[in-house]
Amino acid sequence: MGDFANKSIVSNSSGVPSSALCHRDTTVIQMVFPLLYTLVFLLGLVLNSLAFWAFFHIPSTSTFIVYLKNILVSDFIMTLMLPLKILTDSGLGPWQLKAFVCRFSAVVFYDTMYISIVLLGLIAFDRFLKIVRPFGKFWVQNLTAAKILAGLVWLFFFVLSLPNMILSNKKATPQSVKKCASLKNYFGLKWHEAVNYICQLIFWTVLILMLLFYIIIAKKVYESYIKTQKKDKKSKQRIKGKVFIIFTVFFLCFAPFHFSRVPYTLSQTTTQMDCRMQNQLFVAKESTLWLAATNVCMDPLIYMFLCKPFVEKVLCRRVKTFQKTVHTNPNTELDTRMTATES
Ligand SMILES: Nc1ncnc2c1ncn2[C@@H]1O[C@H](COP(=O)(O)OP(=O)(O)O)[C@@H](O)[C@H]1O
Repeated sequence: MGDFANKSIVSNSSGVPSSALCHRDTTVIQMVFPLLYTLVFLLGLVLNSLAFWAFFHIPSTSTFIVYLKNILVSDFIMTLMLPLKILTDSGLGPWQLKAFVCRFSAVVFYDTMYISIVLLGLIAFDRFLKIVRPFGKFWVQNLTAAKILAGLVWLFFFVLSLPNMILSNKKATPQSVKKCASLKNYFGLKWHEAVNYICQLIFWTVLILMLLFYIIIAKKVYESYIKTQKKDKKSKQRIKGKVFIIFTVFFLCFAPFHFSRVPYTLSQTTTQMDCRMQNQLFVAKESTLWLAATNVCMDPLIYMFLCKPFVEKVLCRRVKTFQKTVHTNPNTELDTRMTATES
């Protein structure tokens, strides 16, 4: 890349920082990611359709199921946004479609991502309360409260991201649509930056709280085994695995994206950054964003492992066998509180 291209050119007449003269190198993105996203789209569509069918038959009898249903809707919307990204990244769609992606579908994609993140956090909190206060009813353990809370999460992210759509109002050209930031006016870029920092804060807060909740849950589970003096190693392993499945999925899918997002957002908004570095940060952001998108395939695994009514619906068999084992020993009882058979 030439010297000229390697220098990020910054100010324009309105004083808006821009990297307009740094050519965005989309070779890798164009070749690899459409295929990877197609894979996620197809798998996500199949798994989430199956989950939709199953949850359609499951009444919302617990706060856990309420949150899972909301995650399902959020994942489904995210899955539906993927074909637009595939078409524009591969260059198969017209350039005008990229403007639509920047202004609308990418924003919805991010919205659903953070809605899922917060709802997964609420699930962890819900399980935590079930373990530490099995008999006490805290207001958030109430079914209506859970529905309202989930609704507020949707509303919050919708309001937060609306300006990202509205303020992307600069004239779109085949060149400018390559970077969504160049469609934004001064306030649009500032809002975009602020939203990204708010979302970073939300993610890391949820991650730390989740870790705390699960450490306490694991401690409780362990204490329960010590108390009952049962040396059933296999079962112990199973419960420990269950406790950490949400956290593991959460960390693997979302942490890499949040590490790469900060420097990338800086590259979109700051005044000086080497052009090659800008392109490397873009590739890093796109790769980790793909990882975040794989969450739409991971969440159905959570339903499988943790939501018994879901497994019962999908597999239909072994229900009776399972029901017989529940409540026969205190460990299974604790396990039950972590999953979702009760209201
Ligand atoms: N966390 C977020 N919440 C809502 N909208 C976002 C978020 N992050 C980015 N966006 C919006 O999504 C669109 C695409 O952003 P981005 O991925 O940063 O652009 P690019 O595709 O050029 O890398 C932009 O309109 C941006 O403002």
